[in-house]
Order: sequence, then C-alpha cells, then structure tokens
Amino acid sequence: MNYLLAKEKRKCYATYPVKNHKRYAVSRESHVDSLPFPKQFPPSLTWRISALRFLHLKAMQDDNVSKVRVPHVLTVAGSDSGAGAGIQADLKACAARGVYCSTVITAVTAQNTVGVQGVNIVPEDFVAEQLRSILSDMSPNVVKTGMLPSAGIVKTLCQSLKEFPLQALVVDPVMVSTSGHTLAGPSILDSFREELLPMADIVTPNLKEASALLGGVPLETIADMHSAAKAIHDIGPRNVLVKGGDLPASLDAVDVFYDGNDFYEFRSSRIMTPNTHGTGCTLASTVAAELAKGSQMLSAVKVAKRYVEAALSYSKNIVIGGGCQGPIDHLLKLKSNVQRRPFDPCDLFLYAVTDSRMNKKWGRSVVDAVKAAIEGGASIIQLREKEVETSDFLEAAKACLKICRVHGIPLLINDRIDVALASDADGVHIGQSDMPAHVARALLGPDKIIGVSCKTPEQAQQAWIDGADYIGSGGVYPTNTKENNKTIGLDGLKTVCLSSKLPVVAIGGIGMSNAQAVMELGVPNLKGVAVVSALFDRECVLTETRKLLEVLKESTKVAN
Ligand SMILES: Cc1ncc(COP(=O)(O)OP(=O)(O)O)c(N)n1
Ligand SMILES: Cc1nc(C(=O)O)sc1CCOP(=O)(O)O
Ligand SMILES: [Mg+2]
Repeated sequence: MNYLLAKEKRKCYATYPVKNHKRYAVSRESHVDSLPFPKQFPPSLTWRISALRFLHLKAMQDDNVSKVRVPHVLTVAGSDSGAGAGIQADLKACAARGVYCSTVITAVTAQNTVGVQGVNIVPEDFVAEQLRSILSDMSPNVVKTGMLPSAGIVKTLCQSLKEFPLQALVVDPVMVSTSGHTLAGPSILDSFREELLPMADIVTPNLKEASALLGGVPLETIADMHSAAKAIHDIGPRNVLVKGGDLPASLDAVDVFYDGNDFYEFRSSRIMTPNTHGTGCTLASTVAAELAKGSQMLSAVKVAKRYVEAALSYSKNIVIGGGCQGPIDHLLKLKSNVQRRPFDPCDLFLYAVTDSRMNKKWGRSVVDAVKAAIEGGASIIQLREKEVETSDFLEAAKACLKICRVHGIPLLINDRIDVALASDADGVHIGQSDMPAHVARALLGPDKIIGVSCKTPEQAQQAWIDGADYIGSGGVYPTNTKENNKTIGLDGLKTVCLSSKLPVVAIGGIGMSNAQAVMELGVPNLKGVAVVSALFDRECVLTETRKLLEVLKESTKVAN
C-alpha cells in the first residue's frame, strides 16, 4: 500500500491510489470517531498510522475496489542452480510476461554454464504434497511440466491433474539437458505416452525428444518433423510443436506446429549467441503464460516464439559463468515494455490514419485530430505524417501517445520504425517498399504491433511468416490520398482475406457510403476499415468518426 503521510495544521492525511488512478484522501478528524479505538488511546504516530490503515481498508471496501485475479501458471519441473533453465527459467519467463508462477519441484540439480554436476530427485510423496498445496488453494489456470524424472512422479502428477480441473496443460517433455546430461530416462516414456500426453493441450519436444517419444525414429528434415508432429498428435495431445533448433546449422531454425488439422512452420534466422541455455523451458512456460492470459493456442505459440527470439537476441552480450552455455536474457533489457495490453484484432474495427497535408489544410494539429478521432470512436490510430520533419514527427508521436494511453487506444507509426522506437509507440504500419517486416520485428521486439500492406495472397503469406500481427489490404476503391495506388476492388480484398492467416483491415477510398459493402463481404478475418480522407479531410473529425462508427456497427449487425 502506498501511504503518503502528511501533517497539515494538526490534521493527518493518508492518500492512496484507488480505481482509475484517482487519489483518495482521508482526514483523521472527519472519520476517526467511528473507529473502534479507546478514547483514552494517545494520539501517537503509531495510533494515527493504525487508524489510517483502517480507514484506507474501509474506504477501499466502500469504494468497491475490484480485486484482480491474476493469470497463474504452475510449473512442475526441476530446479537449475545456475538459473538458466528449469523452475528458475519458468519463474522469470512468467514474470516477464506479467503472469504469476507457482512451483512444484521434482528434482534439484547442481548445474552451471559448464554442465550438470548432480541430480537429486524429490521423493514422489513430497511432489504429491507440493501439488496438493498449490492445486487445492491457488487455482492455477495452466500447468506447465518440465523435468519429470521418474515414472512415479509422472503418475502422481496425472492423478493430481485429474482431481483439479485446469484451463490447459503444457508438456515440455524434458529428457536431456542442453549439455547432454540425461534428466529423465527411457523409463518415463511409457507413462508419458499412456498418461500424460493424452491429457496435454500442447507438447513441445525438440528433435531428440520427439524421436524418443516415437521409439527412436531418426528426424533429420523438416518433412520428418511434419511426420513426427502427426505421429505424436496421434498419441493424444491436442497440439504439437516440434522444435527444430537442432537441425543442421546450415538450415534456418524451423519449428513445426500441428493442431490436428493444419501444419504451421515458424521460421527464424539463427541468432548467434552462446547464451542459449533455457530456451526450451522458456518457450513452454511462455506458451503457458499466454494461455493463462486467455490467448488461443496458435497466438500463444507465436508470441512465445517471438519472446524467446528476443531473449536470445538480448542475451548476445551477457557474460555469466565460464562455460560455453550461458542463460538467455529473460528480463534484463526486455523488462521495459512487456506489460502492455496485447494486440486484439478487434482493435482494427475503425482504424483512423492521419494525414499531415489534410490537417494542415484544415488548420488543426495532429494532436487535435487524434483527440477528435478517439472521441468519435476510433479503435486504433496510425500517424501517417509524410511531410513532417523527423523531430516534429517524434514530438507529435509522444504527444499523441499520451492521449492514446489514457484511452487504451493503440498508436502505430507509418513507415518510421525509428520514430516508433524513440516514442515507444505501440507499433508500426509498413508497406511493401518499406523495411521487411521480419527486420522490423527484430528491431521492435515481440510485443509491438506490426501491420503490413498486402495486395496479394503471396504478400499476405509473407507477412505471416515475417511475424506481422495484421495486414492492411487495398485499395478497395480508388483514392486520391495515395498516389498511383493500385485498386484491387472488393474481389481482390476477398481473395487476400481468404488466403490470409492474419486479421485484415481494408483500406482505400472507404467512407460512409461504402463501408457497409466492405464489411458485408462476410469473411471472418476482415476486422474493420482503415480510413484517411473520410475522417480527416473534413471539417469536423469527431462528427465524421462518430457517423462512420454507426455505419460499421450497423453493418456488423446486418452481417450477423
Ligand atoms: C492500415 C494501412 N494499410 C495500408 C497502408 C498503406 O501503407 P503503405 O503501403 O506503406 O503506404 P503509405 O501509407 O506509406 O503511403 C497504411 N498506411 N495503413
Ligand atoms: C494509405 C493508403 N494505403 C492504401 C493501400 O491500398 O494500401 S490506400 C491508402 C489511402 C487511404 O486513404 P483514403 O481513406 O483517403 O482513401
Ligand atoms: Mg509505407
């Protein structure tokens, strides 16, 4: 509790934050008579503090301050004394992703950046006791498993999971440490196959683990990984992610995800760092953390992949220990911007894109234009300031960001990744002739929003591969706002939407008269319209935004 105690003419105040950042002040004189303290109690500082604490709690109750249930992952894994992997990696990854993490320790290992020097397995009944402690009281949303060193511990865990229902189970079938030490022998394979995997929502083996689960089949190519993902899916888990980090170094790092219907390949270029210890644990616990927050499985896997890539990239210069495998950087440089609200495709519903020329023409500042659009109901803003100096653009971005943050509206920057980084905006929108999206992703990290303009299914596919969050597709209709812009029409838009794995926002010549026709295309991943002149080349931005919002709401009613 954040107490600020101040004396003012014999009055004593406590101020404290309550809902909506409002600060609340209570004066001793006004409330103190109602307190259950004896009248003769001397008004010492201790007394005052006790009284104020009481008042604080009472005022919170009166104010009906809502209690927040935090997303919670329980990790069932081994302790790594070097803190790069295992329980320690899980705790850091969950903390970095804003999720509470409790722990059931199955083994204590002595290890460092050189390797594993010793393993001490926790007795089964004590693993059971830890499980009971957590599951009977703290209601984790998701359980993530790591090192399960004996068949008995696997069985104990499965028994507990049957007793206490969960939102999801993430199984990282840890068998061998990165340094080559066996952490769980072949004796656990049967209980994995027969009991644990059929209960799992996702299992995340590396190539060696996938091979072991399948009785030792060799896995050397991406085609092998597809077959393995399918064969492991047949054992019972609902989703499988086969991690290809151990493929020959000449190949890109490719992970294969299979959900029982479709395969997805996640490609990333190899990050040259010796600090790779803990990537497997971190990936699985980040998937668990994202699921605990409410993400869908595919999004959780995508975010986890990006987070691990960023952690690897940030770890390049870290020196911890004298061995050849140091820990990745879960928190150090990443800490600054991971707590923001994740991108929600519904944000694309009414996407207001500013235009410096139009604002100049109507004599308004970009800040006033953004304020009006937000007041009118815009759900996301892009600053498309083509003709302004960089320093002015940066100042405008910072000023607009303050307004957007207050309203919880994401602010993206057109083209200028440098301006997005410098202003800490929520992301960028880039076109086909701008920086490639995968480079933008590497620069911006896993949490920023990236949109890419796409006119064809091929471009949409590439945007997905490159790690974009959404695509903008158009020009749906002819426009005067962008010179020489190719019009793809409603048919072109539909073709792109149908082929896109990402959410789509339509753009180009859209306004009051035709927004309904766009939304009535009826493709589920078409989430909204992006508009420039229909909002900003008008006298009153607020009125035009409001009117367009009504049209959009009406058309979604019709479509449903
Ligand atoms: C939402 C949205 N979609 C498409 C674009 C166009 O971006 P780009 O192709 O880079 O063209 P410019 O806007 O830079 O002229 C966009 N800005 N927003
Ligand atoms: C910025 C932009 N991009 C387009 C694309 O087709 O990718 S069309 C466009 C201009 C949109 O402005 P208005 O709403 O005034 O037509
Ligand atoms: Mg551009």
